[in-house]
Amino acid sequence: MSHYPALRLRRTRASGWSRRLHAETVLTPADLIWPLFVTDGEGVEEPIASLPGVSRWSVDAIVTLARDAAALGIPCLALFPNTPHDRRSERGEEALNPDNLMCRAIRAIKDAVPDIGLLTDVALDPYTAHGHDGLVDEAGYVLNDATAEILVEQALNQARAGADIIAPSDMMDGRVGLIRDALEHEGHANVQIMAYAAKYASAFYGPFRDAVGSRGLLKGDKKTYQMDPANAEEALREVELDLGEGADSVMVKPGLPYLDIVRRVKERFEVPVFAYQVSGEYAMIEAAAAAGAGDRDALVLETLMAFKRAGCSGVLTYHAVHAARLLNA
Ligand SMILES: NCC(=O)CCC(=O)O
Ligand SMILES: [Mg+2]
Repeated sequence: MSHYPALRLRRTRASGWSRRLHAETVLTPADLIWPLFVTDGEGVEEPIASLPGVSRWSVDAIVTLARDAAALGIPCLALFPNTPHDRRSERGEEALNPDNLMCRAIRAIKDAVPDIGLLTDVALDPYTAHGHDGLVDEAGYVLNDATAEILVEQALNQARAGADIIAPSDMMDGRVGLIRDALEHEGHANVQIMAYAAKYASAFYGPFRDAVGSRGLLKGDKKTYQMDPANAEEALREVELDLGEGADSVMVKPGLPYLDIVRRVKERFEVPVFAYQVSGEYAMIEAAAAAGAGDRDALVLETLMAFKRAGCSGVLTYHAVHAARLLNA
């Protein structure tokens, strides 16, 4: 055998130009959705200790950030409100207020930066006094159908303010279909639904709960509505239902620990799949970098590329702006 080895896969890796030429996956700023936390007031920035580098911003500041994101080529923002505590209640009525933080932020951004997409979260947890995503009965059980009815109103409230993508993150059964019907009925035919179809009851959401001020409020856990991390077939059933009810795209959440789910959903349904690289994943990367365990920029880009390779159309990530800057450099 004079030609051992017959095939040298290292050949195409031997230079930068060749690695670029053979790359199977591309990551661009257009793959990124940037989650932002909105808080009351003007000129306000409140850093979030458990999410180093991420802050809550008042509406005026969010508009500036929206402009920056658009200039970097980020196509879409996801908005989350830090509702003042005196506006939280058992039933989360503030979610339906047309002048709540979310709606004010939507209108201000749409006014100033009409070309950026706005994805808005539908669930009651930033508005309830108990931190659950829906209405709770005496035994502490989160009620499905009664919650779904309110979520429909919440979605309409956001669509009227100008939301482009309604993203129900509550995991109630049947809510996608109800929201789709209501949107059609009210003339919001082009408002999309990105269903948090496979959202797991995860330990990676801690810093997010700090950011929206619900960590100290949450009673119990969310295991009766969010999925068991042990399950994958169930995720496919969740996705199938949400697609059947009219979801335009589906989300898997958290991200990196659930790339197997992303892959299976993509292969089975061939629809746009998104993943949420959640707050605990962000915090883990930041902690690793701060501890000298890895290069921050490289960790950020490698993890985001992994989502694309697994089959994601895009990723919700708190690193969106940082990643876009790196990708544009
Ligand atoms: N409905 C949105 C979230 O729960 C986000 C979770 C996170 O970033 O940890
Ligand atoms: Mg479901």
